[in-house]
Amino acid sequence: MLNGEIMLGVDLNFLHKNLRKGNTGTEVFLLKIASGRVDIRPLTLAELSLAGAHYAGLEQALGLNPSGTELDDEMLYAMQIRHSKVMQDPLNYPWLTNWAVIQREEQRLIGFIILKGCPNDQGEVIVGYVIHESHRRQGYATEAVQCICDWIFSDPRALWVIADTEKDNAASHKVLQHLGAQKHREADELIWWRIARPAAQTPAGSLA
Ligand SMILES: CC(=O)SCCNC(=O)CCNC(=O)[C@H](O)C(C)(C)COP(=O)(O)OP(=O)(O)OC[C@H]1O[C@@H](n2cnc3c(N)ncnc32)[C@H](O)[C@@H]1OP(=O)(O)O
Repeated sequence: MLNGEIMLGVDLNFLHKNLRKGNTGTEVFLLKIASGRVDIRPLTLAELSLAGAHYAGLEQALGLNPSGTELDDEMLYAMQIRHSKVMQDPLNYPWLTNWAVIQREEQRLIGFIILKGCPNDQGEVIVGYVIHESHRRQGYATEAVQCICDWIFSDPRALWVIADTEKDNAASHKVLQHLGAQKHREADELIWWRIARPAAQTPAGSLA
């Protein structure tokens, strides 16, 4: 079990055991993390396809209320890219997919967190995030990204969460600052932020 209010639909040891047994992102998998007002859950391969082809169908498949939202081209592209990454490495799908951010009380899909791979040699995991306009400025990104950071740092290989933002994305900078991120690197238009693994976080769900 992870820290604080976080609850797993299945615990991490169960997840890793099942991943080792060969269950893949093509199957329904009940990993869900709850925190505060949101649940987050990684989209399976089938759900990534549905997100691109028929968003209302995805909401229905997840058992959620319809939002009338349409994904923009950037998010549709992100769904395609994540789909191809999961196809290449289905056993690691939670690290490669978009995670749905669900407002629990409303039972509504309000955004996504994008995970871009397993921890690399430096222990870095790259994340992105988007919250639908209807739910912005209510602390949901901060809450959801904190939740995914807790999940990421429950893997002992993960030392840093990395996020790159455009320099003029003030809302994203605020989210990262709320989470204790430090500026790590800058280029003309981008800033790379990183969040360090909390010293107190007890690793859980090790593959070892
Ligand atoms: C690493 C990356 O993924 S970078 C790309 C991030 N994603 C995007 O830019 C996609 C479009 N934008 C969004 O989806 C949303 O605006 C997000 C994800 C950036 C933020 O989502 P939200 O749920 O609104 O964030 P949350 O409410 O947790 O915090 C936003 C903070 O930014 C502040 N904020 C929001 N808009 C602005 C703005 N235009 N200027 C200054 N501050 C702003 C809010 O007041 C809040 O700060 P506060 O808590 O101190 O009041």
